[in-house]
Amino acid sequence: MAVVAGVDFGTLSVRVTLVDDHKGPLGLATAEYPLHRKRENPDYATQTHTHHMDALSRAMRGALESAGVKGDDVAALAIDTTGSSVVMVGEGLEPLDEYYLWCDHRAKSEAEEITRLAHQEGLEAIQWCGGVYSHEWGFSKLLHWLRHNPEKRDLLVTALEHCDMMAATLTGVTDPRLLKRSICAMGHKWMWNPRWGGLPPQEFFSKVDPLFEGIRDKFTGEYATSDVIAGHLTSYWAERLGLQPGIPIPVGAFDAHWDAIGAGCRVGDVVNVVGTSTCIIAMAHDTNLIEGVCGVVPGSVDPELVGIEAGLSATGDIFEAIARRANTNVRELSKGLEQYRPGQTGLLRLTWDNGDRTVLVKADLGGVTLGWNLLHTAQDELFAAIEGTAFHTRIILERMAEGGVPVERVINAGGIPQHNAVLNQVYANVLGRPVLVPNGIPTGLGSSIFASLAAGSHPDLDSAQAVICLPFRIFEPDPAAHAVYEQLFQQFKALYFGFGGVSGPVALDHVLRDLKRIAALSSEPAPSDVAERVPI
Ligand SMILES: Nc1ncnc2c1ncn2[C@@H]1O[C@H](COP(=O)(O)OP(=O)(O)O)[C@@H](O)[C@H]1O
Ligand SMILES: O=C(CO)[C@@H](O)[C@@H](O)COP(=O)(O)O
Repeated sequence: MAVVAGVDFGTLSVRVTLVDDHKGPLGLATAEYPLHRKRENPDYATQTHTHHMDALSRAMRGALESAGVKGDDVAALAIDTTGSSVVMVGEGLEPLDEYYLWCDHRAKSEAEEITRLAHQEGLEAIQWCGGVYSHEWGFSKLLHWLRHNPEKRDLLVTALEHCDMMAATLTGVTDPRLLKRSICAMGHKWMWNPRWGGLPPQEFFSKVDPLFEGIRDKFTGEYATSDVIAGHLTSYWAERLGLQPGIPIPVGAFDAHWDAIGAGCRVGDVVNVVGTSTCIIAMAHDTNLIEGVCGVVPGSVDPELVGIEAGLSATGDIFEAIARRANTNVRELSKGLEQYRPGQTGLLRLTWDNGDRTVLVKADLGGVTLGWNLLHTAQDELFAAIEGTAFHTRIILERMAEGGVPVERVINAGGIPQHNAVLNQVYANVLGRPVLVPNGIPTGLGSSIFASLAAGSHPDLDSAQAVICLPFRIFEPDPAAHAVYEQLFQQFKALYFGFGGVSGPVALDHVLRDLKRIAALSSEPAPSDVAERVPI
């Protein structure tokens, strides 16, 4: 028996869960950190390394206290983070800048350039990431940084995903050759795959932009699955976290992937990790390429299986925006949602407020609500948005099934299904199948499971999952509600592909791009304002 610590870095906070690896959860604590946004640029989203490390120290100490466990008794520690959340580092792997968080969407044109050239050059990697290289992913962000930070370019030693930076920091790695890099992170977001010898060839990068000259050589280190130990906790960080030095830390991964493991995911399951955004995770023994699905990567979830990732670029973020515009919060606005019947609002909500991550993969799409009348309320819109995310999820699950991914059980994991039973019921009604929800907070259990493997307490994931995962509550579909949603879904699907520019006359992203261009022009200072500021 051992106590292990599972660390989960979400978008706004870090959660530390302490687990008895033969009995289950003992206690947890969270600590928040700021997300830097700019009102004048909604695409901007950054965070700082120091804030992450301070929050980790607070959360770890809080978890030890809440579990009544002594730091010396913690046998291993594992860390998952959001991604692509990327930090550019210099000498000694010191950050040169803030993290570009996963929801930083500044690198749209870089993503388009990479996608275009990848198709022109017949790069195999582009097929394995669904046909589009995303503005959320590593190389788009790195190129954006290189273009916008000429004074720091020469200092760049390498770029690191948040999970790899955490492992390097806590284990004292400062030499880029000794880095361990997560196959989950590098496979899903950086086009790394042993199939084509790791990263794409340097000639490809040089053609994207001469600023990428020599970039492949900067991605040194060992690329590994999370059953490999990244290193051992240094004395400095042991002191800061209140733990003993020398405990093992495995190679990290993305939050959603480990959340899926923590929710009990096995082959045949699809796990919707519903939080700020939604990540849809599945595993298979083997699979075909799946158009529009943003990653098929061997070893990215379970080291022995192929991991598949898809998702929605915003879910909770949209609910929060609807509540904020009505001067309230999501918890308050959700009170009474259980009275709503399927389609009752007359609104149909395309939840593209942060673009489309899967299956269209279009950054420039924006949210659409059809059917407004003069009496509609913010709560009506919230309900329609929940329905919209469920319809979008169904589109993705259908695409995954077409690609040969078995969809036998649907699990709703992540934070929101724990707070919003209406959402789980709407998902069951829209999908027309039972939705399983862990009976308790599953976030952080995945990282505890990987920590327990690092501590040597369990021989494999299955046996760790059997002890640590929670039982399920089941939301059964209501046939009458499903029949209504069947009709609405057909409308939603037609609009999704129509407005999305696949099958219809209006490519909404082109219209929205034009709106943004005009808005930017209108925000520029008027000539008279400029003249006032010019020294005479
Ligand atoms: N009662 C609720 N119903 C629906 N969404 C909620 C509710 N309470 C909070 N949220 C949303 O949950 C999101 C956070 O999700 P969570 O899973 O806890 O974190 P993360 O995605 O960062 O891991 C926020 O976007 C917030 O708006
Ligand atoms: O995209 C990924 C993982 O690939 C996530 O890290 C990202 O969507 C953020 O997840 P959360 O919604 O904060 O749980």
